[in-house]
Amino acid sequence: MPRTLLDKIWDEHVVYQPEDAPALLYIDLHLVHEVTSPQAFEGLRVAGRRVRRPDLTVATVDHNVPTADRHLPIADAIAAQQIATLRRNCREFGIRLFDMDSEYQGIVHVIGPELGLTQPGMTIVCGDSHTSTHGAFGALAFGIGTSEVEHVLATQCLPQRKPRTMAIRVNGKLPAGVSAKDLALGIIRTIGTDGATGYVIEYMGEAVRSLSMEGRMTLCNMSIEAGARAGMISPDDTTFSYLEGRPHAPRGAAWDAAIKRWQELASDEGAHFDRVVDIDARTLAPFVTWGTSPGQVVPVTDRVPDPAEAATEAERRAAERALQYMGLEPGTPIEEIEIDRVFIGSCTNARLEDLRAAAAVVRGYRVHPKVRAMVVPGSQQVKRAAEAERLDRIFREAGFEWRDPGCSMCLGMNADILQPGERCASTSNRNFEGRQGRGGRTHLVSPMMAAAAAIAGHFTDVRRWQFK
Ligand SMILES: CC(C)[C@H](C(=O)O)[C@@H](O)C(=O)O
Ligand code: SF4
Repeated sequence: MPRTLLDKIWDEHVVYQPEDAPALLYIDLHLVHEVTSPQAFEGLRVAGRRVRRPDLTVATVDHNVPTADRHLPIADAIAAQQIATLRRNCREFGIRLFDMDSEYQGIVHVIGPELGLTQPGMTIVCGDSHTSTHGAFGALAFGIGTSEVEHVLATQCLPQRKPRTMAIRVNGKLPAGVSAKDLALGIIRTIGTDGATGYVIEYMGEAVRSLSMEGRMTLCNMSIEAGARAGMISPDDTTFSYLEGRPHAPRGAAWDAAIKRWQELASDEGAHFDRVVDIDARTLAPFVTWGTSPGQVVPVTDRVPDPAEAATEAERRAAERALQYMGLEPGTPIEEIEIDRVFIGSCTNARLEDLRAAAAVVRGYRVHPKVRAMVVPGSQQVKRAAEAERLDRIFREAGFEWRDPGCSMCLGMNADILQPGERCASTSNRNFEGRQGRGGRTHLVSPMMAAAAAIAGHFTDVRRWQFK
């Protein structure tokens, strides 16, 4: 019987399938960060257990690390404690840690792929919802809770029910100025923030095949904002050439054998999906969220919608509340919305290609005098590579702050936060109330759109941008 990518990975990883109960899955890679691991390690300690496979477990500090003045002690007491605790736990349990001073430190979902730890066919978990990012490589990658983190640390296995499968087929090519981020937002706009609840999405079609690995990661990253358990893309030559030569990728004969194995992973012709959604890439535009959920989103050329026109009563109320929080009036053209801050960063959009795209827009311009803008590279490696291309110069000369890697203003667990009422064009993935600081107002956009907004001082359609 033809099988999907998910079927193939699943079948290879079931250790035990009891009747009428979740399967026990083997986990190939367990990524760990400072926020969701302390209680898990504490649980092991209390029970007198060891980590079953320290060699398959990798940790980094990302969520609450400072992105400037790293030589100074961390001012925030909780952040300082979580980081110190992770250090102690990694030492005690023999786990590799990419600490603040490591040349490989970065956001967990950025460093896994760039180190070649993330590979096709793997099961990958992390106590973090955006673990779906790694599915871009044709892995089954999903977020788990802290008690599950403990379970995986102790056993390298996890009980799981097999999710349903949804194929999202993106036909045609993305128009110029429309990025993987816009595709992700466009999909959420179409299916809703709970449209994929209970499903693993497999993205396919011409537009997806044409995406770089960076773009595929952006797309899979945001699967979770559509409610999905995971997002994945069958591996192909783009995947293989990204991985070749990475520090943890197989080498020599092992590489050739891996490619053979990985080539078998793609969903078979005629494999069954529980739901199929078709998207026409040619209809997509640069998107801007206007509300407090990623699904409250319109093309940059549209206006803030009128809640009175919402399809359901619940949507109307949600829209009214969102507009009140966001300080917006129905009918306002999106391009007339002025911003105070710009954040280019996060596991959605802080890889080299994202910074290149933003820098191409910024080159030769100055950040609007009313705007404070920052770039936070996803990892030390991204930062170094960007500096080697002198992208930092372009940003700095324009008036952007050039920071050290971490989650930063994506969720405001460190000092990088919005003040109440401040409005931010952000390349991150969540625009929930207070996400970037209490009372802060987040508009999700692509790196190009964030860069253009920084210069203009308001949202502007990057398709009309005068590149210098
Ligand atoms: C802190 C962590 C649990 C959280 C997540 O799981 O997603 C964070 O990464 C986020 O993006 O909100
Ligand atoms: S960058 Fe944002 S979304 Fe990604 S892991 Fe960090 S906090 Fe979560």
